[in-house]
Amino acid sequence: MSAAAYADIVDLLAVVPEGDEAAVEAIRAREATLTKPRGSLGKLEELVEFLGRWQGTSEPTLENPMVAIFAGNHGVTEQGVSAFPREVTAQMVANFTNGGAAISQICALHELNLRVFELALQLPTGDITRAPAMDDKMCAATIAYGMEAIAGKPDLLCLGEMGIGNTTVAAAVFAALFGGKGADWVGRGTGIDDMGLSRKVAAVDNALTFHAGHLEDPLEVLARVGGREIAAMLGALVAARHQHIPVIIDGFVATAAAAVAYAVNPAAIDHCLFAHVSAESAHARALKAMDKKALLDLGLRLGEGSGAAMGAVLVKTALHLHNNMATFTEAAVSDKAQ
Ligand SMILES: Cc1cc2ncn([C@H]3O[C@H](COP(=O)(O)O)[C@@H](O)[C@H]3O)c2cc1C
Ligand SMILES: O=C(O)c1cccnc1
Repeated sequence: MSAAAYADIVDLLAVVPEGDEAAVEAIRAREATLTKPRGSLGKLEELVEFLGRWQGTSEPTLENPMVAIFAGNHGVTEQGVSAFPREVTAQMVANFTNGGAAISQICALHELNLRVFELALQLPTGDITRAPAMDDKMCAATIAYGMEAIAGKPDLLCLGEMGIGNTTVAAAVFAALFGGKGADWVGRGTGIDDMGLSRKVAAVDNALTFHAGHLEDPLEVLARVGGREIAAMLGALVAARHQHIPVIIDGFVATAAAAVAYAVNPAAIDHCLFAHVSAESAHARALKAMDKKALLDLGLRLGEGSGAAMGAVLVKTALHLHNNMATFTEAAVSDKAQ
C-alpha cells in the first residue's frame, strides 16, 4: 500500500468520533415515559439507544436505511473450496437487481434501499495459497471505493457481500488476526462436502504458511489473504463512523471486515451492531474473539446482507415504538405506584 494511503486508512481507524451519550440519556428519559413497564421492551430499547448514540441525536431517523452488498471473486476457488462455481457471483448480482434473491425480497418487504456494488468480477483476486489476494495499491483503492459507495447519507447501513469462495478467505483473515489454524475457522459455507471441507482447511493452512512473516499488520492481512468485498466493507464501515451512520454487520464474511478494523483499533467498530450469529460454525468464535454479542440467532448461513437486514427490521420496529407509543400522561394510564 502506498505509504500515504496506508497512513490515511490507519488514521481513520485510529481516531474515531465517540458515541453521543447525552442523546442516549434523552432517549432513555422518553423511554421511561412510555406506556409499558420500564425496560420491558428489552433489547428493542437498546436498539433505539444504538441509533441515537451513533447518529448523534436524541431523535434518530430511519428515513434512508441502506443495505450495501459488495461482490467480489476469488482466485482461491481454484482450490475447490466452494460447493458452487465462481460464475454464481455475477449471476447472483443480476438476481439481486432483478428481485429474485432473498435479500431483494427482505428489502422490498421492509423498505430498505438495496445497493449492489460489483468489484471487478471478471478479475478474481490472487489465489491466497500461492499469491497475495491483492497488491497494496489494489487493496487501498478498494477500501477507498467502499468509502465512496455509501455516499447519499444513509441513516443506517447494513453491510453484506456476495463472492463464491469468500468463506475461505474470511477464515484465513480470522486465523491471521486471531490465531489458530484452518480447522479452527473453516466451515461448510454454501454446503461443501467432507472432501471439500478438507481442501478448505488445507487452503487456509497453506495460505498462512505462504504468507508467514507478512501477517502482523491487519491491513496487510486483508491485502494478502482477504478479498475485494471485505476491503470494500471495511472502507464503508470506517466512512460510516466518520459520517455518524450506525452500521449493522451481517454474518461470517462481513464480520471479517469488522475484524480487520478491530485489529487496528477495537473502538473503531463500536458503532457496529452484529445482527446475527451465522450457522457458519466459526462465526461464534470470531464474535467471541472481539467480545461481541449478536442480536439474533436464526440459523442463517446465507450472507448477501440477509441477517443484517433482519436486524434492521427489528431496529425499525424499535424506533417506531419509541416514536409512536403514548406516554402514561397522554394515554391517562396510571404510572407505577410511588
Ligand atoms: C446461490 C447462492 C446465493 C448466495 N448468496 C450468498 N451466498 C454466500 O455464499 C458464498 C460463500 O460461500 P462459499 O465460500 O462456500 O462459496 C458467498 O457468495 C456468500 O455471500 C450465496 C451462495 C450461493 C451459491
Ligand atoms: O455467514 C455468512 O456470512 C455466510 C455463511 C455461508 C455462506 N456465505 C456467507
